[in-house]
This record gives sequence, C-alpha cells and structure tokens, in this order.
Amino acid sequence: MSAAEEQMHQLRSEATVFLLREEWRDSIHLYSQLIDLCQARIFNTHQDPNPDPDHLSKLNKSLCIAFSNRAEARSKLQDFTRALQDCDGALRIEPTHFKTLFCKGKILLSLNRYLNALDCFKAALFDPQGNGNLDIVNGYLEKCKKLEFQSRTGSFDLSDWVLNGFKGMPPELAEYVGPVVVKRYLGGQDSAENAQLVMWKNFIDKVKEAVSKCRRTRLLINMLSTGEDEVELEVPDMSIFRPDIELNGCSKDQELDMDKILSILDVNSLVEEAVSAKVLGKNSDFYGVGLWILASFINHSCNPNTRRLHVGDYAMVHASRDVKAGEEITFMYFDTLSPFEKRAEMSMSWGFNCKCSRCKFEGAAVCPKQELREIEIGLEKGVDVGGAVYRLEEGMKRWAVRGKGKGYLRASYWPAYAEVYGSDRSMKWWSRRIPAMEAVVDSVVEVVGSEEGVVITIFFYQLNIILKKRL
Ligand SMILES: C[S@@+](CC[C@H](N)C(=O)[O-])C[C@H]1O[C@@H](n2cnc3c(N)ncnc32)[C@H](O)[C@@H]1O
Repeated sequence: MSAAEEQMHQLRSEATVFLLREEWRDSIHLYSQLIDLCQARIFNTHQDPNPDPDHLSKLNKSLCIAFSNRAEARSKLQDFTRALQDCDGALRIEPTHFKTLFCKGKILLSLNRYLNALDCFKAALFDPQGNGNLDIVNGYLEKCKKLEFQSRTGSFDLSDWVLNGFKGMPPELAEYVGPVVVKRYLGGQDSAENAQLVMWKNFIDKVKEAVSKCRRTRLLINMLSTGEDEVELEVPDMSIFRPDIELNGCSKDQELDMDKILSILDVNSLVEEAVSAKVLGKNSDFYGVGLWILASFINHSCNPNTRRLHVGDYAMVHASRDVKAGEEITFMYFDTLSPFEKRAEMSMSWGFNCKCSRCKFEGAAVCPKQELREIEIGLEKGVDVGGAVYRLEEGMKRWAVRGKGKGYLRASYWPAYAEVYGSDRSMKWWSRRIPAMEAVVDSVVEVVGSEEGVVITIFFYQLNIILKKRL
C-alpha cells in the first residue's frame, strides 16, 4: 500500500469512528481532509497518459462515500445548504447512491421541499441497496405525498387527533402558503357535533316559542341569572313555582329581548349527559339540553349536597348526603373529584369563579400549593399512585388538616385513592401506610356525597373481597 493510500485508509477509519460516535464536527473535519486527498489523487490520475481505470474507480467510490458521510454529519448539525452541496457532490459520481439519495430526501423534507424530496426517495428505491430498506423508504414516500398534498391544497384534516382527545403526538403538517377554506367536516363522529348544534338551535327555538306563547314562562325565565349583577337579583319565593299559583302580581311582566334570553340560556341550561342516561339504562351516547327553571336557581358547589338525575323530561334533584336544616341546596356543574386548580379552570369555563367552602379552603394557604402541585405532576407523569396518596396523607398531618379539610383534599385526589384501593398489588405494599378505605370513603362522601366515581370504587372493592372469600 502506497503512503497516500495508507493516509486515506487512516483518515477514512478515523472519520467513520467519529461518525458512528455522532461526533459530527470531528467527522466533518476528517472527511474534508479525505475529500481533498481523494480529489488531488483523482486529478493526478487524470494527468497520467494511461490511467488505471480500477484505481480511478476506487478513488471515485471513496470520494462519493466521503461526500455522502460528510453530508450526513452536516445535516445532523442542521447545516442543510452545505449538506445538500455534499449530496450533489456524491450524486455527480454515483447518481443512484442509495445512502446519499436517502440523506438528501430527508434534508429536503426538513426544508419543506416535498416534491424534490419525493424524487429523491423514488430514485433511492431503484438502488439495489434500497431493497433492505423498502419499508423505511416507502414510509418517507407516503409522508412526502401527504405533506405535498397539504402544501399544495391547504387541506388539513385534524379530525382523528381532535376526536382522539388530542392524545399522542400531534399530526405532522406541511407548510402551506395560500388562501384556505375552512369547512365543517360532516361525517364520522363529527356529525355528533353537528347534531349537538342542531339540538341547541332547536332548543333555543322552543324556548323562544314558549316565551312568546306563555306569560308565566316569560315571567319565570325573566327571574333567572344572566351571570351578571347577581347580587341584585331577588331570591324568589318557592311558591311561585307551583303550577297552580297565579303570577298576576308580578312586576317583571315585560317582553324578553333575545340577547337576554340567550344569556339566560347560556348560564342556566342543563345538559343531560351520559351519566344520568346510563342510570336510566339508555345508551351512553344519549345527550340532551334543557332549561329547568327551578333547578336553575341552584348554585354549584364542589362540596354539593344534592345530585341531579334526568328522568324523561324531568330533572330530579335529590339529596346525596345529609343536609342540615337551612343549608343551601347545591349540586355540581362539573367534576368535583379533581384538584383545586383543575376545578378553578372548569369553573372559569362556566363563567364564574367558584366561591364554595371547599374552594375557599383549598385556595387558602393551609395546604402548600407547591407540594400539592408536585403530587399532581407526579401523578400526571405516572408515579406510583400509592406513593402520591401516602405523600398527601403525610402532608395533611404536617399541615394540621383535620375534619372536613381531609375530605376536601382526598376528594381532590380521589382518582389516585381509587387506583390504590382498586389494585391488589398497590394494597399489598401501601395498605399499612395509608388509611383504610372505609375511613377515606366516609370523609369523601361527607364532602361530595354519593358521587358515581366513589360509589363505583366501593362497589368493585367490595366485590373483590367477596370473590376472594369464595375462592
Ligand atoms: C344556574 S345559575 C345559579 C343561580 C344563580 N346564582 C341565581 O341567583 O339565579 C349559575 C350562576 O350562578 C353563579 N354561581 C353558581 N355557583 C356558583 C359558585 N359556586 N360560586 C360562584 N358563583 C356561582 C354563577 O354566576 C353562575 O353563572
């Protein structure tokens, strides 16, 4: 081996080691030396009146690989312009060089040059080396086609991701420059959303009709809150809701304007959700909206004492825990088995800032927010729920949380408790360190009443015990 060949061999192996170690800068440095050397030797060979074709071909092959590898290293450092120049250097020598075409395709894709990338991936498939990588190249080809279509038409369909609750990675989108048409997608599950809009419109029309036809309805609806200046509103006498009571003497006998009706419906309409429908044995897709005037006077509380159940056209409000004489009747507008911050968000989306006793307690400085937040973050990240429950229980001892306060916090983190009590594995490890389920359930029920989320956990817990005894 000549000295020049020796040097090339040395450079090639060292550069490859750097490339494999992903030490991009060092590998670029050595490949640059190798490229210079190759080019000088090719130049010299061309000066030879009788060049050795084998020798020339070997040199060209080395040069092509060196360009290709330097392109890869440069692309990793996002130096796309020079990486593309290297790709072109390699492809001038070997126009179907698989590795280079693949690398160039990926660079062009990163630069949103979908059609050019598509050409590279298509050409790469013709190289015999591409055979072992067919699936990967085809994957890129499909991606390019999809993105190219989006970039040309501006047509983005996010429905799968949205309907999946924004879970997982967001879909990859193309760069689109141009006007767009936003259309409602009718079909699949989206038609359910459309059906809800139609349902809401029908509902408004019905209320309008009822208000225009019936003076009594008009008077009663007029008493409802629009969400503003509530302190000014009078608390009506219960007797006015009795169907047999004449409302002649009422002073608010005025026409309602549509804007006010819409505000009232916005604040007071109740949605008949799957929970109540399931209780009635209907299928879980059932969904309805309505205005129940008397129930509309009931405020929300995260420490509610009643539950709402829909039976046909009726909304039944029944006690979900003991109610003291004179205690305000409340039910929940949203899920109360969630942490304070989450509930604050839900309350804000309802257009108010919840002032219930539980929110006041949890919003006060008694429980260090940072520590609770850490527990929440841990739970979101999937830490051992038993550990999170244990941390909360120990925290409550340190913060001197007693009585109802314990129920408030346990209700806020109930899903974690439910998971521990529902798992034999967790209970084996944690049962001696956390309170017994019965005590926790009692304190939570005292706060949120017989809430489905709690009842279901108790049911399965008891069922598990019965089944174990039988085995
Ligand atoms: C369906 S109305 C309830 C009855 C209303 N408070 C009234 O006097 O007619 C809903 C409105 O009551 C108020 N509200 C209900 N629960 C609340 C709570 N926990 N904290 C603060 N405001 C509440 C909000 O203004 C909300 O928009």
